[in-house]
Amino acid sequence: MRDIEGRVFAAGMPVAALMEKVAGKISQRIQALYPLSKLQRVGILVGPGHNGGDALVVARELHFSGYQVLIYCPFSKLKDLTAQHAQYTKSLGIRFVERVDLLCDCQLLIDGLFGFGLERSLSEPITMAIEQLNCCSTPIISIDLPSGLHTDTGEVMGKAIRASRTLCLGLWKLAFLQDRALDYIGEAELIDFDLPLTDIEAVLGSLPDVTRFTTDLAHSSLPLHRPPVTHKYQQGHLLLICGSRQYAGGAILAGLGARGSGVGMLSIAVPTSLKPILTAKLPEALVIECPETETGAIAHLRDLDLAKYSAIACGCGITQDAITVVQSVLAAEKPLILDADALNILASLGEIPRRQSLTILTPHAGEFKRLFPQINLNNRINASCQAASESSAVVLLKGARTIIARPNGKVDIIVESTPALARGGSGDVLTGLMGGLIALANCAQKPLESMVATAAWWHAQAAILAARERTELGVDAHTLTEYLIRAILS
Ligand SMILES: NC(=O)C1=CN([C@@H]2O[C@H](COP(=O)(O)OP(=O)(O)OC[C@H]3O[C@@H](n4cnc5c(N)ncnc54)[C@H](O)[C@@H]3O)[C@@H](O)[C@H]2O)[C@@H](O)CC1
Ligand SMILES: Nc1ncnc2c1ncn2[C@@H]1O[C@H](COP(=O)(O)OP(=O)(O)O)[C@@H](O)[C@H]1O
Ligand SMILES: [K+]
Repeated sequence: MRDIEGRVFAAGMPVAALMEKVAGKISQRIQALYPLSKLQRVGILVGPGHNGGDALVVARELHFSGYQVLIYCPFSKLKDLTAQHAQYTKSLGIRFVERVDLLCDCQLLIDGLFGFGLERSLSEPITMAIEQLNCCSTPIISIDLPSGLHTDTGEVMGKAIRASRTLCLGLWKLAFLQDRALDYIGEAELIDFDLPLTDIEAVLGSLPDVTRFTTDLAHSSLPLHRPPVTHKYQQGHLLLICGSRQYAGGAILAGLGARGSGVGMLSIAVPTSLKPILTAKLPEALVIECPETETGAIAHLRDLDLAKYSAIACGCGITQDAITVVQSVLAAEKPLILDADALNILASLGEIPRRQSLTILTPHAGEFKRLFPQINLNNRINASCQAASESSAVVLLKGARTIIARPNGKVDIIVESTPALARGGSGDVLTGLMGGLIALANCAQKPLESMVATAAWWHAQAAILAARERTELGVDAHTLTEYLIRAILS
């Protein structure tokens, strides 16, 4: 953003004019959200840099619109432009208060302490002030970024404002895509201020490495239309390898996820004792019974010809005793998704073998740490990239903002999801769904890697729709599978 802004300024746009334009838009948005008829007293937190400058312009605009504005600015040294705005707001008679507690009876707070210029951890007295404000029940709107958050990693630098809404300026900062920042950001909204595309592309390239995965992107890759003349084996054949005597449910949920994908043929390899229940729950699937270990895991895959499948998805509920199975699928030359215990087995093998075909690893944070103990998960986006590059696999790191990193450095982030998914079994549904989509795409000779994000997007959209109709408590994994098709109809 600094480089893009630098190009705009070098081309002749005055800094003060850009601030005026941006802050004008912020103040309009605030007045639309909180019209004077709803509230009058607004407290504004002003920092030393241009984030503080934005806040002072907002203060002036709200003052002229009739709001009662109070300003808290605990800094003696301000950047020049910010200092000029401070001088002018004072000259208008807008009140500056020395004590932060005087803002507690405001009906709205605007946070303009720090934006992307935060360089080091915050210290007293700012941290105390932030703590006090976070404890008031007053809604807080942060300008650009909640003050105290690192703009890229989303890390809390000492203390950070807990905003109810954040108006991000110009382009999404990476912090908005990091799980640990989400509690601080509240509702996220982008305020566009006409940064020229040529300047954005000159800095980021025409296809930035990191992309927010959108509905349009998903719809362009979903296999929604079939040729009129086709048959089941031309619509993908997925082999799911899942379940154990201990964990039968994971196998059923993965199977139902695969059903939702529309895949032409579904084969499910399970330990012998699971065959009756799988057949009852998924009558359309070919259930392959495999010999069991003493503990009830799949002992081996018999004489299965793995070459006949379009994709293999392995891991849901297999337990750590299914080592032989994981070794067999790693050797198969087919697109392979490894999830859950297959990932734990892979971690215990010590190294991730290079494969000719696509490998997709779908860890949550715990599995990620076991698989890649050397990678620091502090910055989830960088960590996923590093993992993909080291393993030559597509790495899908699960979470509130699921990250999909490819070995070539491209990253997709699923920005819309719901905590309704934080529930046992929802990952199994994702594995089945993704397996089905990869099988379909492989059969149709379509790009495979983009299907990973498509599956994660679809999974999240189904959960959002289910949560809207049934509340966040009503989205058990089985119900989730029933919303898959509905989510792409709406
Ligand atoms: N993105 C854009 O193109 C635009 C950005 N603007 C605003 O400008 C902001 C960035 O402005 P700045 O670069 O001035 O940065 P900030 O306003 O975020 O803060 C930087 C200032 O804080 C000081 N500082 C940094 N860390 C500190 C700490 N831990 N304790 C105390 N002081 C600390 C620095 O010395 C500097 O004076 C954006 O976030 C946005 O609000 C807008 O004014 C105009 C357009
Ligand atoms: N807070 C959250 N917000 C959005 N999605 C979430 C959240 N927590 C978990 N999820 C999603 O739910 C799924 C959980 O998968 P996983 O941890 O493998 O569960 P399980 O093994 O029980 O099926 C993942 O797709 C993950 O991204
Ligand atoms: K801020």
